[in-house]
Amino acid sequence: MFWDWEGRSWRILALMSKSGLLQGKPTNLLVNGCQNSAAFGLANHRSPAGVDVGRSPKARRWAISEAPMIRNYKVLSSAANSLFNRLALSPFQQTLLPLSCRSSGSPKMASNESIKSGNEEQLKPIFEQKRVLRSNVRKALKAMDPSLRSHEDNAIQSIVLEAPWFKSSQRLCAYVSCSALREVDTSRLLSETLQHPPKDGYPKKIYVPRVEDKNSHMRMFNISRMDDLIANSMNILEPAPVDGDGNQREDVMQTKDPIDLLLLPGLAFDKSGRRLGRGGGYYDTFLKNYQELAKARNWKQPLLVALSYSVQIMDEGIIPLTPNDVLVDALVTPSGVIPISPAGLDKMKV
Ligand SMILES: Nc1nc2c(c(=O)[nH]1)N(C=O)[C@@H](CNc1ccc(C(=O)N[C@@H](CCC(=O)O)C(=O)O)cc1)CN2
Ligand SMILES: Nc1ncnc2c1ncn2[C@@H]1O[C@H](COP(=O)(O)OP(=O)(O)OP(=O)(O)O)[C@@H](O)[C@H]1O
Repeated sequence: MFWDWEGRSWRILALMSKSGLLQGKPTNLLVNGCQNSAAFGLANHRSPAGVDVGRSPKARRWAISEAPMIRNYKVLSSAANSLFNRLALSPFQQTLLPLSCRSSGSPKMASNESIKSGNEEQLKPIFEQKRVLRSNVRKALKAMDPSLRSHEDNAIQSIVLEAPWFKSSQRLCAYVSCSALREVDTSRLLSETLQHPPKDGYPKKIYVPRVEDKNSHMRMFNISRMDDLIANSMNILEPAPVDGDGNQREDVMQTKDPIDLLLLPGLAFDKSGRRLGRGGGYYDTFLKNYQELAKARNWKQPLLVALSYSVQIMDEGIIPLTPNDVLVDALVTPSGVIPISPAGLDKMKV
């Protein structure tokens, strides 16, 4: 099957082009997600012709030069309202958009140069958009009715616990949810998995995060019971590097066997696999390192599954993408699993 992570963005661009919303004159691009995703999508995956272009800066430059739509066509800001209508964004979804992407006011955009160079300074406007989106999602989470939250927590955890891809996983990384951060609850998931190892098989090995420093560095340590966890300065439960018997805990980066599943937290997600974290870069850094390790050892890459409340699922193009962002393979929502990548589709087919 031909797979293009960003195909949908291209389709949106094509749709806008057809509907006369795209003009030949450069101006601020309203749906910057389309631009970013197209550029990074091309840089990371494929050209519009479907050729795998790889990830090098040279490939990125080539991919962008192969994409005249990115260079020549920009959405005129006067078309904003019409565009949002056509993309069928609800007023609520519009409020989740960074200010610079809303239909009123003048859209502020990072230039194509910043996307091409991947320069942190140049990417500032995109990080600013991430910051605004985080703040809006936090507000939406805060406004969530507690009984709805509890219903969604249960639904998501039940879906995971009953899923064949979860049942069959042998070694997994999961986050320890923090209620103050209004994260999808993982306490039942973790405690049931630790308490009830399958009678007919091996118990799963579970690794959970521990923040090492403020430089986006976290490790994943093996735990065997919930009592292994103690609250850190951010009030998130995490394991000490040494267990109660004074033994060093196993670090997932040092195990001889691969993990097959990673359950990820986040603030916002979309159906093309984008994930907006809390801005520390901890997960993106960890994922990059683990994926490199798996590649070097010829291991199968773990399935990346994010857990998401309904209000955290954004329309495509809303979550800005920066070069280090790692896309997820699937989402688990209260209404079910959304497989995204070929690996997700393959593992989660019903
Ligand atoms: N449960 C859980 N554990 C985790 C993460 C996570 O997102 N969830 N992490 C994932 O990285 C790492 C820790 N990173 C964190 C980053 C920010 C905040 C936090 O409290 N953020 C506040 C805003 C703080 C501010 O902006 O000053 C917030 O999001 O409301 C917590 C943990 C490792 N462990
Ligand atoms: N693989 C990486 N290597 C180095 N720095 C990184 C990496 N991934 C992210 N960062 C840096 O971390 C910071 C936060 O990035 P970003 O806003 O994308 O984080 P996030 O995706 O919200 O957080 P998280 O990854 O913890 O969920 C940025 O300065 C970014 O450049």
